[in-house]
Amino acid sequence: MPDPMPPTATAPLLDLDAVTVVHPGAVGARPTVDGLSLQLARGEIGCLLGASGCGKTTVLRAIAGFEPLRGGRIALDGREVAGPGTGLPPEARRIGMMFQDYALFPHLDAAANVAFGLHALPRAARAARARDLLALVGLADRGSAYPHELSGGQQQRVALARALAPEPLLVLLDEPFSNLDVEIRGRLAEDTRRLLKAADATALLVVHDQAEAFAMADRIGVMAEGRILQWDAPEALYARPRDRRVAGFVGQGDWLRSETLGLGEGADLRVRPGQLVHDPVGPLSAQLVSARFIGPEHLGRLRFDSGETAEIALDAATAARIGDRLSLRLAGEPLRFPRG
Ligand SMILES: Nc1ncnc2c1ncn2[C@@H]1O[C@H](COP(=O)(O)OP(=O)(O)OP(=O)(O)O)[C@@H](O)[C@H]1O
Repeated sequence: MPDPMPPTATAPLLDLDAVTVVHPGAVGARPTVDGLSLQLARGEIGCLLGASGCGKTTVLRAIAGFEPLRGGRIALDGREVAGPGTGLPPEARRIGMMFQDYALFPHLDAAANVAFGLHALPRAARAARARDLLALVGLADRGSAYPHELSGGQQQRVALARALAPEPLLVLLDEPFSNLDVEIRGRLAEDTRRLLKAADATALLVVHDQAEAFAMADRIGVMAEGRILQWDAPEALYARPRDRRVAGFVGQGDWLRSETLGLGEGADLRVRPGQLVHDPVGPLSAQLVSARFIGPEHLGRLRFDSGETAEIALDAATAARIGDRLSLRLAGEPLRFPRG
């Protein structure tokens, strides 16, 4: 007897295939987004990371339906929503958006802001859904507060609740933390991840800050010049960057020649913080040229005989002075790239 429910391959919730966007006025008409592909599974949180102007926001706008495609296609939940010269209007795509400035309506209280996109529901159901979403974001008791009566972090959570309220297929968040104080951004990134996961949402966001991307995302796309250099889990990006551009962009570190560290010839090495260790019987040596206290330890800068420099963490047990020559060893293998 045939299986009544044959297994089906689960299509990605979001599928960008060779998406190209050209802004007519742009210098030399170079594409702002240049053949970019990425896939996001249902329930995943993806994050685009890259230098200012590399096209991150334009990718979100194209997905939302605000930028026509010159080439490629975008599918959402197995359905094509945009192709070259064609596209569903933004309101038909079932996408929730949260902008940098939150765009809350100042004359509506928090509950009415959250309920705003729920026209299709009867009045009581709208109010109930707004209450549920405010409770989800930890603002159950602030429904009657107006945006100006809320802190920046609370406004951010109301905006997130509003984006999630209509049960969109996908939520797009553009720089969700950029208006907030540095001290609360890290915590809010973790909270936002927890809330998106609690709501079973699939989300794609743009952030500037690597730490926020690492705290939020299941997958990160490192972008440059309208392309994705690598689309991968945060741990994989850090441990196995595809090329030297990704290695230089993700995480801290110094570049040293393989010859300098006695690790063969013809390669450039990316040495992560903590990989150079002071060791009185270590095989390497370099001069300590500066140091600053970062609490709980000092961060020193070493100069090798080649003239190259690298950072070293110096704990309290290392009684080194500026100008001293330190013996060193390497802890772990640095990333290695053939010198081009
Ligand atoms: N409507 C437009 N017309 C012409 N050029 C545009 C338009 N929108 C964006 N651009 C250009 O496209 C490039 C990418 O812009 P985009 O806002 O997508 O970058 P981004 O990576 O999000 O930057 P940031 O991190 O600074 O927000 C920029 O050089 C920008 O000037």
